[in-house]
Order: sequence, then structure tokens, then C-alpha cells
Amino acid sequence: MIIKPRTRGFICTTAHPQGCAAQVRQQIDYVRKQPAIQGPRNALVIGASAGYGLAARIAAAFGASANTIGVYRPGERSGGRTASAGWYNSAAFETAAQEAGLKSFSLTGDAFTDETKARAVELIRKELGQVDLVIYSVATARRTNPRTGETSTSVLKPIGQSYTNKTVNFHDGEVSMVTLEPASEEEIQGTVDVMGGDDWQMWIDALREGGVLAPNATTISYSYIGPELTQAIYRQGSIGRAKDHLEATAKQLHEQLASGGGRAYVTVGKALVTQSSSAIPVVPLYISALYKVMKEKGIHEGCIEQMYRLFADRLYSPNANEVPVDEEGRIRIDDWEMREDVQREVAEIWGRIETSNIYELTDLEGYRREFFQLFGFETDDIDYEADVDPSVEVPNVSA
Ligand SMILES: NC(=O)c1ccc[n+]([C@@H]2O[C@H](COP(=O)([O-])OP(=O)(O)OC[C@H]3O[C@@H](n4cnc5c(N)ncnc54)[C@H](O)[C@@H]3O)[C@@H](O)[C@H]2O)c1
Repeated sequence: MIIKPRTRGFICTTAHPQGCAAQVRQQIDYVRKQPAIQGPRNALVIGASAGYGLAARIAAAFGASANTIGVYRPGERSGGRTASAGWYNSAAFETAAQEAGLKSFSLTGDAFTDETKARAVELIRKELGQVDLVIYSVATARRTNPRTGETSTSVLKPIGQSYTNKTVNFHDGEVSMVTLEPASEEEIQGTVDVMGGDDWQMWIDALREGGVLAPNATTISYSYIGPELTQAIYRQGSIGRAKDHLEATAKQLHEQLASGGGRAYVTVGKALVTQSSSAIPVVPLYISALYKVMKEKGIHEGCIEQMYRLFADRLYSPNANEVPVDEEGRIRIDDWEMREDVQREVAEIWGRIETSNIYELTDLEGYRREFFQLFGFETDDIDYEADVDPSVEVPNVSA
């Protein structure tokens, strides 16, 4: 089959197995070139097939020689379609981990169910005994709460009043104004139910009750703060409420794990091109301006650079007895994004962006390319005219 991208807005419904595998191998190579990390021995990564979760799994496995279990949504090939990018990414990860002599397992299913948690507990008990690192990196729009049976939807909307700003169609570079109406109370609650810390707490409870969480385990999840210009849509918006809840959950978990020497943190990450961030209005345009400035300054990072730095300089730094955190107890690896000079230059660019100068003032071309690379397209040294087999097995998958 000759596989081409098929996009609808910020969704791409096809993925290329060889391109995805090449992207994963690049991330692995990056980590292998860095100094080794005295890190976790056995890591569970929930939301492991893309973005920050995949990069954290790679950093744990190839930076610290950890055995890993990755939990993610099923995405195998069905009918005439390709498999999902997450499926191809995971196949490449599992293959490389096994070649490196690491234990590694994929568990596919809905992370939100009790059943998936019970299967993960069983798998850990059977294969690893206990895990000493749990990464929670699920990003999605819907969740059915296993206690109430209710399904909630998350929305990306401001709170209190409508919000108008510039946005871009990253396929054709057209800049326009977008106005977003405020979220209702029900929508805010739905967003907190899906993207807040409720499910993270349920995972930690299930692992503790199952006796598979090492007493001194570390657990992390991810948050975002960002600049003034995205506050209304992000941090002060419906998703920001969910992040407030997630951050409060981290504090709660930190207290619960403290007696055994365990720890829980939220890590504030940098704005990056992922499937999730491409769905947020205004943010792709901000990322394009940010990438331009950070690349020019030589401080640009992708998911893998961020996750390696999180492990090597924060969570498992040999130079610090305690993990450096901000006044809210959060780990900050958005420090370079939030630098005063970076933000000043982004704000200056922002005021001038229009359709006619977008490619000159911002790195929209880099954004667009990275978006396609998420699905294995536009990757160097791949022949996209060649016939490829879209059926790829994930070694050691439990579905
Ligand atoms: N991308 C950014 O710019 C950015 C910045 C800071 C923080 N974050 C945060 O990082 C976290 C991860 O986001 P990302 O951008 O890496 O997302 P992503 O879309 O790249 O990855 C999401 C992962 O969640 C998994 N997933 C989704 N629903 C699931 C379900 N029901 N069951 C099992 N797995 C499921 C997917 O399979 C995938 O592995 C989120 O909390 C996000 O808010 C992202």
C-alpha cells in the first residue's frame, strides 16, 4: 500500500509505519548519545504511545536501562486503514527495547477503566514485581468515569467571557481572528473530569492496593502554564481548571507516598507540537512564533530533549538531594520557554503576524512539518512512493 497523509483540520487519519519507526529511532539515538541516568528500574507509562509519554518511556528505557510497560489506546490496523501512529511508534519502541535486552510490554486499552488497571497490576506482578516510576501522560477529549458510568467531554474554551485572538490554519498559513465563547459550568466540570487528576489518583490507588508500587516510587504528570497571550484559552480557561485539579492531585499523592519515601510531581512542560496541542485554538500560532525564537537562540527542544532533561537534571539529578520545584511544588522544564528574552521577542512577533508575513516571522513551516512527522510523514530518508505493508506487529502486546 502507498500511504499518503489524509488530513481533516488537525486530524490525520493515516500513518506511515516506516516514518513513525524512524522518528522513534531518532529519539532513541538522541538519548543514547547523552550521559546515562541513574534512574528508575521499572517504569509504567500511562499514555505511552505519543508525545511526552512516549519520550519519557524512551528516556527511562534508553537513558536509565529501565524495564517499561506502556499503556495506550489500541490502534492496530483494521479494514482498509493504516494502524495509528501510536501503534507504529510502540512497535518500533518495543522492537528496539527488546534488541537492547530490556524487558518491555505494551498494554492496550482504555486507561480510564478498572479493567485496564487490573490488567496492568497483573502484568507488573508477573513480569516486573513492582514499578518505581509511574508516568501519567494521558491526553484525550472523553472519559467514562468507572464509578459513576458517566461520560464527560473536555472542551478548550475560555471562562467567564469570550476571547478573541489570532489563529492560523497551519496547512495554508492563513491567519485569522477567532472568537471563542466561554465554557458553561458543565463544560468546565467535564474538562476537569477528563483532564484533571482523578484518574491519576485511581491508578496510584490500584497499584498500591495491588502491591505493585514500590514504596519509594516516583510518579509524575504534566501541566502547562504558558505566556500571557494564551492565558485566556489555556491556563485561565477550562483546560487550566483541569490542570489546577491535576496539580492539587500531585500534592495529595506526594503526601500519600511520603511515608515510604515516594514522591509525586506535576512537571510543567514546554509548548510542543503534539496531536493534543494542535487541537487548541491560537496555540499552534504561538508555538510557531516560539519555535522561531527558540531555534534562533539555539535553545529549542522537542519532547525527547524535554524528557531527558526532566530525568537527568531534575528527577534523578546526581547534583541535587532534592528535586528543584517552584513555589507551588511543580517541576519547571518550561524554564527556557518562559525566559524573559524569549517571551519578549515572541510578544513582539505576535503583534506583527499576518498572512503575508507568517512564514518570515514564525516557524510555521517547522510546525507544519512536525505535525506531519507525528504521523510518520515528511521524515528524511523515507520513500513515500514505495509500497509498504501497513500491518505491523507490536511485540509483547497485551490487548
Ligand atoms: N503538547 C504540549 O505542548 C504540552 C505541554 C505541556 C504539557 N502537556 C501535557 O502533557 C500530557 C500529554 O500530552 P501530549 O501532548 O504528549 O499528548 P499526545 O496526544 O501526544 O499523547 C497522548 C497519549 O495519551 C494516550 N491516550 C489518550 N486517551 C487514552 C485512553 N483513554 N486510554 C489510554 N491511553 C490514552 C494516547 O494513546 C497517547 O499515548 C497532557 O497532560 C498535556 O496536557 C502537553
